[in-house]
Amino acid sequence: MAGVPVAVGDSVVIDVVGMTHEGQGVGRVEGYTLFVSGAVPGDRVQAEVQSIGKSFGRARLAALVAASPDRIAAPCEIYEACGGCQLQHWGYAAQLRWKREHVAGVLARIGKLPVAPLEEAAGEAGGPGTADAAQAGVREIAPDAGRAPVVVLPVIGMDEPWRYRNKAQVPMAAGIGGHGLIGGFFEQGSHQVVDMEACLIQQEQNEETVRAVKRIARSLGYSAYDRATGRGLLRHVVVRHAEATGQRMVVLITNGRDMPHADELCGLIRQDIPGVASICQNINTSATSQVFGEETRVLWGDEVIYDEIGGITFAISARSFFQVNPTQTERLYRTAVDYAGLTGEETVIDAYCGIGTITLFLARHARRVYGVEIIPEAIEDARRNALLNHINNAEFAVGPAEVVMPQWQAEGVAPDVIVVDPPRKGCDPALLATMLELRPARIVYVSCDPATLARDLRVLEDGGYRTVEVQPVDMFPHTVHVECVVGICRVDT
Ligand SMILES: C[S@@+](CC[C@H](N)C(=O)[O-])C[C@H]1O[C@@H](n2cnc3c(N)ncnc32)[C@H](O)[C@@H]1O
Repeated sequence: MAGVPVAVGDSVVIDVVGMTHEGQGVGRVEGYTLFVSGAVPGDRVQAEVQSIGKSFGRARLAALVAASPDRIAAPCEIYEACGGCQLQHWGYAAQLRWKREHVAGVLARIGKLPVAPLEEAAGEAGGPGTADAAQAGVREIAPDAGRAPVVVLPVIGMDEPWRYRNKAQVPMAAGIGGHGLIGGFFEQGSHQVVDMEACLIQQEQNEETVRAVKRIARSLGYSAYDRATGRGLLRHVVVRHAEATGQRMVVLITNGRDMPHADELCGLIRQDIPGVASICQNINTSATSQVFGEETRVLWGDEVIYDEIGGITFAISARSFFQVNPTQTERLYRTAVDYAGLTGEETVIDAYCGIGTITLFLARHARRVYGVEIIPEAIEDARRNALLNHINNAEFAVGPAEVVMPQWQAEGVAPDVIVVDPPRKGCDPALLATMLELRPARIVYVSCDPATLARDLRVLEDGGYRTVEVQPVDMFPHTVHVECVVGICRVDT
């Protein structure tokens, strides 16, 4: 390709100077950018060019010439094959530093926001990897913050960043030669299932439950669903572990309503899995890669399990969203409540509220809170959770937030604060438009995708709001994902 200094198949020695949002090392050859999978900043590598484009190419790490001081041996045996983690070969402190730089870079590039130099932000908080960062970093979000640069605080990391996930979602497939049943993870960049016995970011209870369910399913002769033919029974096994109560839930996602040997299945699960409180079947006959179908039925036990965060008890049903890292969730929610700046007099809307987790945290500090969420079972859980915790100033609605919010507006609901916690794709444009019409004094944005966050912040900034402070929280150590809580205030008073 004209103007590109390398060709496919070339071998080049490069210094790795950055990391992409997908976890590939970034290096340059005569100013031309190469993404090198498996490389980390600080490495000098011999890279074999695999593809080239006009502005960047991709390369394979052929040999490590000199290792970065932050490079470590990934502790997980299946790390190379598995698509679940991307950063296990990089020291945790370096991961946290990169996550903050990544967030700051995306806010500047996509959101066109002025971001305070990292040294200034570092001075605001306790430093990466410390829980103190939450306390030290949260400052008053006031309208007179004006157009000061956005402060992106150091990431709140975990003291022990392993075994944190309370939910495992395991795709099932036929074993070698199309026989038997395996379940594990999708190979990087494919839908090929690799059998898995252990995963270091899962809580041990989940590992144990998945192993037992696979063993039982094999003993009952269950077949695996085959995406190509649309035949076979078991699509996914989803298990949850509630850390505070020890309860476990097993959900078998099947390609049809028939659940052969259901009584025997439940008997064996109850016998082999301690703490199991709920066994459900979810039916998904769609040809999509979506995990859950619309219909869930209880095979044995309760339809929910119970967990606790920050002294509030939550009922969680099979399809409901519940944050996967309980230790970090409490830090995330406390930051969101701090940024809301409540005095007890405010009306608050929590959009994309799930089972009412943030809503109920907010309710303890507000006059009235409204939560909206699209999954009906999640709202059933949210209402149950309000009752369970004797919280009577919370009201919930089912539906798309972008539809329900204008209805509330028409009914005269006038929020002082709006909290949003959308899925990866960010807020619906109609929702952002309604938020700008409602003109709350503060907005708190909880985001799991810095790029869509930055896009939405630009809309809010153009509509009279200022992004004041961003607190990244490491909900997903050893992966490229990073969660952010953002304090935003209205400036066009
Ligand atoms: C990232 S989760 C946050 C849930 C909750 N705040 C929590 O921390 O547990 C996003 C939630 O938005 C819901 N959701 C997705 N699209 C939605 C929409 N258009 N309107 C309302 N809720 C939606 C999902 O079902 C999910 O529960």
